[in-house]
Amino acid sequence: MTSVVVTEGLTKRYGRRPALADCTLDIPAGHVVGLVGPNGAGKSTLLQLICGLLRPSAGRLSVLGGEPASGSARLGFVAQDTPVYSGLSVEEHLRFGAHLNPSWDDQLAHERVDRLGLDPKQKAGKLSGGQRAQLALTVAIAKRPDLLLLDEPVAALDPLARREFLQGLMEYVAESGTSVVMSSHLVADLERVCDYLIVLVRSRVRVAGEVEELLATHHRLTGPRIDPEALGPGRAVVHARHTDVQSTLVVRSSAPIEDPAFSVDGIDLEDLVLAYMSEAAESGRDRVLEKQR
Ligand SMILES: Nc1ncnc2c1ncn2[C@@H]1O[C@H](COP(=O)(O)OP(=O)(O)OP(=O)(O)O)[C@@H](O)[C@H]1O
Repeated sequence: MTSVVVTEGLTKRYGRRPALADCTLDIPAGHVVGLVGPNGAGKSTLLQLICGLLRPSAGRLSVLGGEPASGSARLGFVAQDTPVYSGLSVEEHLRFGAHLNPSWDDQLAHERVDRLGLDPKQKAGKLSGGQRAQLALTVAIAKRPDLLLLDEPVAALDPLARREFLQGLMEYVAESGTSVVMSSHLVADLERVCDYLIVLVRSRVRVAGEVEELLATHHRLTGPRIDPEALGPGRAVVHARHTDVQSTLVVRSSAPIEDPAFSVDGIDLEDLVLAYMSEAAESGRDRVLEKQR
């Protein structure tokens, strides 16, 4: 199998409002995928469609080569706010997981709990946010899923807990080769762990691809003020900022840009994400202004 998730025109509407619109993706296996975008962009909606908790309104979706199936043993899902059963102890979570999942790896689960220093008798409701996130991750990975879906798993954690969580995740991925799709607003974290990126803005996929390839094909151009249209074919302007005399552009181009009028620099993942997000935010503002006129 070469793709873990394939979507074509995937759309989810609530009433007439799309939460996800015309989403076409082909996520190759063996990647840690970062899913980023502003609040309300459709990240949770996409993850819930993939794990079968939501049904599409239109379009096609294939997960691990078949129909998405909620509760599938091949999928591990940690929903936003890392839900655990507050009345159950750590040990009861593991027993519950073992009972529900035929592929449950009890040794892995207990080793992780030991290593994290979690007290097996402690009720989950009495754990800290970081410990709850780690318990939820432990339950998800002890299923030995082929695809792990994590919805903002580190949002509530302090920097140290975040690092520990991500380190634990990366160790597991290195050992198991599991594919991961993880949403987050923390681009610096994603930069450390992801090798594939999807940027969703206002329910649409703005860009998707391998991080290495995206970084190699996006450039920052700084030079005299220019109309972005004048850059010529094969150079897509993702974001443009102008002063009276100078333009700073983020441009996507697979061919190298050699233009003596501009200084051309590479960009990092955060710049790339922000370029796509601000382009969309600005066109949204323009539309609001147009409506107000
Ligand atoms: N059950 C629902 N009923 C109606 N609208 C919904 C429902 N769930 C989500 N939406 C809407 O769908 C859109 C996408 O929401 P979603 O939760 O997928 O965004 P998100 O990118 O995960 O946001 P965040 O970063 O804030 O978690 C939003 O406009 C949201 O208001």
